[in-house]
Amino acid sequence: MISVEEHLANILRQIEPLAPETVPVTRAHGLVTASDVTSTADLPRFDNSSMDGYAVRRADLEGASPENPVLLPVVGDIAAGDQATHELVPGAAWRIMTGAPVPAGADAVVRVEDTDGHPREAKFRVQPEPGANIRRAGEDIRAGEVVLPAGTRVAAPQLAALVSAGIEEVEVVAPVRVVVLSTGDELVRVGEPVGPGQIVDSNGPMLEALVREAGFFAVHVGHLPDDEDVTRKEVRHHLDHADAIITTGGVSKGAYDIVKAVLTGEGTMEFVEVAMQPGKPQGFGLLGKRRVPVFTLPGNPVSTLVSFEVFVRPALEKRAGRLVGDTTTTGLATTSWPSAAHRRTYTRVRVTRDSTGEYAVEPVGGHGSHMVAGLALADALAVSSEEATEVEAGSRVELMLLRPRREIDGRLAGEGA
Ligand SMILES: Nc1nc2c(c(=O)[nH]1)N[C@H]1C(S)=C(S)[C@@H](COP(=O)(O)OP(=O)(O)OC[C@H]3O[C@@H](n4cnc5c(N)ncnc54)[C@H](O)[C@@H]3O)O[C@H]1N2
Ligand code: MOO
Repeated sequence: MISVEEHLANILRQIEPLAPETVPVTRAHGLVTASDVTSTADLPRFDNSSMDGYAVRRADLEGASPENPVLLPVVGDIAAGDQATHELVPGAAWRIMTGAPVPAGADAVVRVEDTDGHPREAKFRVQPEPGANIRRAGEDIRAGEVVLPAGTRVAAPQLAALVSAGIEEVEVVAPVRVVVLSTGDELVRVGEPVGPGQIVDSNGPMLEALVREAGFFAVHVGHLPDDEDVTRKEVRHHLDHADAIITTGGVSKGAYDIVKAVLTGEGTMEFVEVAMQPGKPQGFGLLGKRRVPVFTLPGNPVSTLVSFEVFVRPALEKRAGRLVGDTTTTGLATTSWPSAAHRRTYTRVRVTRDSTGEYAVEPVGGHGSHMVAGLALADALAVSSEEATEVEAGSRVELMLLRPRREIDGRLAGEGA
């Protein structure tokens, strides 16, 4: 058996980020920039008002106060989006809206609240500071400056910056297109009748959801019978277009463990036993001339999930060019539970809070790796070490959260915990 670290390191050593690809800017969402992106425009693009009010020359409002307001004629309105060129002559004002271009000659904007708001001749109760309420062209970024450095994942704020900066296309690390293949004669697709000895393929939909939630693209989710020729042909077919393939089932010691039989000796494929519970039988390698990473995960649903979290997720993140750190947290065990000897153990736990407000955890949903209904009750996987044979009540355990923290905290707040 090899350790979890060894297997993960072996995978990550072989994983290369995908080649850069140029995509329309809105398609860059979720992807990582492959080169620096420079702004094509000054932002703001032009001097504009930050308030609804009046564009003025401040010299015209010398001495203006609530007691002695100064009256100026209002030449007209400038709304946001006004494309005309306006000029402010001395001794007058333009009524101006937030985001509207400041007319030439104006050196400040007075907020409507500091006037009587009249549309034709307004009384001004203040003399503004120079430049008051004017957002200057280029104060955010200048044309030619880097708006997003290479290696940045494009989330919502970055998308706003890119489109504002006039970017139409972005060079990104290509989107990771994942093929998911469940294997096993016992499986039927969702919605099909379930006959004697059959079960619904839950790994396919689960992996598709995991892939999608992690921001990758599940381009094909299929299932294969326990047939060597069919399996060989199907895997070959997907090697032409997939950026990663995940199979489940058929990798242990059964007479019908087809995946292992078909892929042994192909590419850099290695089948190993990893010192973990669940998830012991694992396979990984690069296959085909495109050197596609292929993960062959064990078929038990809990083993599949744990294998995805421990090996596949970090590998796909590297494939996507993302830089990510450890996202584990910790909790206090409220009870003791067994930990498999010589294997890192991932125990499904439910999260509550102890009296100090820290996460407190206890096993939930049983511990068989086939217990898919019980799996749905878990908030996290508690990780205990190879050396442990028991997690002691009161000890601190590492947690891999299976739900966003905010959802766990929201549920706990609702329960008054
Ligand atoms: N003699 C031994 N038998 C087994 C060993 C072993 O060391 N010696 N290891 C066990 C462990 S641990 C695991 S994990 C499983 C892994 O088995 P496979 O990856 O070969 O998977 P299958 O045999 O095809 O299926 C296992 C189990 O999971 C169910 N399954 C499979 N695919 C799906 C799916 N898409 N959706 C829902 N459920 C699925 C399948 O029906 C089996 O019950 O091997 C142990 N055996
Ligand atoms: O290691 Mo298997 O993955 O227990 O169920």
